[in-house]
Amino acid sequence: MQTLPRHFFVTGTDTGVGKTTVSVRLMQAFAAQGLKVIGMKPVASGCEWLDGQWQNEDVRQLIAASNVVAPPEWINPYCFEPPIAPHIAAAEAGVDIQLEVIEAAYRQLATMADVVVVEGAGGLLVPLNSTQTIADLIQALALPALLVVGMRLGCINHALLTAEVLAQRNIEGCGWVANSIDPQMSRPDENLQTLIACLQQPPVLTLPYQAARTP
Ligand SMILES: Nc1ncnc2c1ncn2[C@@H]1O[C@H](COP(=O)(O)OP(=O)(O)OP(=O)(O)O)[C@@H](O)[C@H]1O
Ligand SMILES: C[C@H](N)[C@H](N)CCCCCC(=O)O
Ligand SMILES: [Mg+2]
Repeated sequence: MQTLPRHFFVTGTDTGVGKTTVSVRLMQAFAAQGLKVIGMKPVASGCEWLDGQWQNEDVRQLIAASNVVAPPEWINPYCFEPPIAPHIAAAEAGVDIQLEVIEAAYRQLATMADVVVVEGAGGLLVPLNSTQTIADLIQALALPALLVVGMRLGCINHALLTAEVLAQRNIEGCGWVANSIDPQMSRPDENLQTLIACLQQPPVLTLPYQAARTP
């Protein structure tokens, strides 16, 4: 916690590894310190029609963990109905996801809060349009990246691939989180130690598996 910067981007080893869960947890911790906190989900895919409007579960959770109220179009500039890769959802909707639009929204949020937590979509190289990815978005926002590692078989490779791309692009890392998403994972401690050795740092946060969180 104390090692984290005030504004940062939460990426992950994959979709479904706990980016929202970790973002919410960190936002709650910052809010408990008396800081003004807001969450942002620039691109969401997977929305439901509820209470007369399209709603995304990640956006709902991030808003619930925020203690600053902001226009929905700043918190979530792009939202698509099907829970699929964002560039495909955008193309189907006839929308061109523009990093400039997201950047302008982020700049507004950054003036309103002490802490802005920006959650990606899927992993680091998920495309947003025909030429740009989540990694390009992180660079456009000039934010440090927090890597959520969903602790399951395969995560070592995914974590190291992600760390390598972050380094290649000179994206500043602000640590990683070990999120235990698989209670059946074999050799969890050995996997954790391998990640610590390969990423050359301990996790800033280790989240145990919470049975109540599974859908
Ligand atoms: N530590 C945990 N223990 C138990 N369940 C967890 C844990 N972390 C996440 N989950 C569950 O795993 C699922 C995926 O988590 P989450 O939505 O946070 O992932 P994500 O990386 O944000 O996914 P997306 O790519 O869709 O944004 C959710 O049902 C969540 O409640
Ligand atoms: C719908 C899902 N929950 C995420 N929001 C989007 C995940 C995109 C993953 C694309 C991919 O890596 O193949
Ligand atoms: Mg999420």
